Amino acid sequence: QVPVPAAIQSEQTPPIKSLISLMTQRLEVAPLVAQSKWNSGAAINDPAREQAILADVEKQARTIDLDPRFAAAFFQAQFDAGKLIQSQLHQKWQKQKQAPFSPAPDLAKEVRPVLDQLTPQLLMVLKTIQPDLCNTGVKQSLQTATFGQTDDEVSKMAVSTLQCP
Ligand SMILES: O=C(O)C(=O)C[C@]1(C(=O)O)C=C[C@@H](O)C=C1
Repeated sequence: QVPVPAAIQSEQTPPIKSLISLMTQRLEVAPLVAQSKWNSGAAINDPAREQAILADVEKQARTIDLDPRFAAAFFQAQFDAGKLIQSQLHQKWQKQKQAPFSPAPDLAKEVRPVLDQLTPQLLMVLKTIQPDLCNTGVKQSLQTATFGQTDDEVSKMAVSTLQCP
C-alpha cells in the first residue's frame, strides 16, 4: 500500500458526508417547490413526474452498475420526505392565510432543473456507499443525520431505505 500523506487524506470528503450533503441539497429544494405550488395551486403529489424521474434513475443506475431497485427505493423516499416538507409548509401557510409569493420560483424552468442535476451525483455516491451500509460509522451517521431544517420525521423518511441489509 502506498502511504497517503495526512494532509491529502483529510481533504477527501468521506462518501457518507457527500451523501448527507447531497440529500440536504435535494431536500432544501422542497420549500421552493412548495412556494411555486402554493401560487399555482398544483397538487403536491405528482405521480407522473415521480415515474419519469424513477425511469431515468433506473436507467442511469444500470449504466453505473448500481442496483436499480435500491436506487429507485432511495429516490422514492426522497420524494416522500420532500412531500412531507411541502405539506407541512402548505398547512402552515393555510393557517396564516399566506398570500401568493412574489416572485415564486418557476417549477419547470428553475426548480426541477436543480433536482435533476443532483440525480447523477446522488447515484454515484449511492454506489460508493451501498457496500458500507453495515459499517458502524456509516450506520451511526445515517441514524443521527439531519438535513438542514428537516424535522425528525422527514429525516427518518429520507434515510429509510439506507438500511444495513
Ligand atoms: O417536482 C415536483 O413537482 C415535486 O414536488 C418534487 C418531487 C421530487 O422530490 O422530485 C416530489 C414530489 C412530487 O410527487 C414529484 C417530485
